[in-house]
Amino acid sequence: MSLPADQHTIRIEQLRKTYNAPTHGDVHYIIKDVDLVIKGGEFFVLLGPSGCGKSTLLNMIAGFISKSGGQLKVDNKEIDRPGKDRAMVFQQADSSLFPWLTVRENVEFGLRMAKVPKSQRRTISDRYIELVGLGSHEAKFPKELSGGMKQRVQLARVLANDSAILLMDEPFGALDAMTRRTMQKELVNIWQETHKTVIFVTHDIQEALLLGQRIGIMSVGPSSKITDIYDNALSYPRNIASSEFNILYDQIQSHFEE
Ligand SMILES: Nc1ncnc2c1ncn2[C@@H]1O[C@H](COP(=O)(O)OP(=O)(O)OP(=O)(O)O)[C@@H](O)[C@H]1O
Repeated sequence: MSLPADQHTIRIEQLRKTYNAPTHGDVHYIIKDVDLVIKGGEFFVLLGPSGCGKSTLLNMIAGFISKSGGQLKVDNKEIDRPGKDRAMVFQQADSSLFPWLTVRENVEFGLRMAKVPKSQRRTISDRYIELVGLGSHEAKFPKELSGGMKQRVQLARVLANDSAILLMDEPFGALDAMTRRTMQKELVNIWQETHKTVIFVTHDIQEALLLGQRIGIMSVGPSSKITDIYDNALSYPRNIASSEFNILYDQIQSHFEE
């Protein structure tokens, strides 16, 4: 399945976010003049050092943070609030999942709020609980799950809500290395199966290269912007030992060495 041309395209032009500095009333730009177009169905990675403004940009796309200037559009409509077309997967699943609800109830929560009939909710949650590999854990509560399993629940929930755009803010940052690797592979499989647009924030070059079709490099803040975009046409699943992977790795690494 492929999306009609331009569907769910995100267009960002001259985007700015400022906070007033506590002294002198000086304007302090967190991000300044960000230009970016992300096509529907694309897997885009935002890569940059800690504090450069990746989460700020992602939260602006989510509609959680207002812009200070420029344009930010999805499907040619200006983003000024959260919308059903966009869903966030957070690094800390604990603050996003309801502890008093089971895996299935968490996954079905948005559907229940949208008054989707019970039998239909069941069919949808079955599909996504299975897709994220939680088939035998659907009756468990979040406290009974590992970190990786909780991230799977978050993923299943946003997939069940059928948002076209998944915004992922270092979702695997708190996981151990082995679980992280498994989740990266599973995310690629899910993206390939569901054709969602994914914007994935990380400061890990290897993770960026394992996942993204394009990787946008954000400069050190303040006044951070996207300085370079790398195309990564390597086929999935990507091999971290391949020379092509390592050539790209070195190119990207050189941005952060000065
Ligand atoms: N409400 C706020 N008021 C003032 N400054 C803020 C506010 N929120 C964020 N900032 C500043 O904006 C900058 C960018 O923060 P942001 O969390 O977007 O960076 P990041 O690249 O996601 O960092 P990390 O990788 O460490 O999560 C930081 O310098 C931060 O201190």
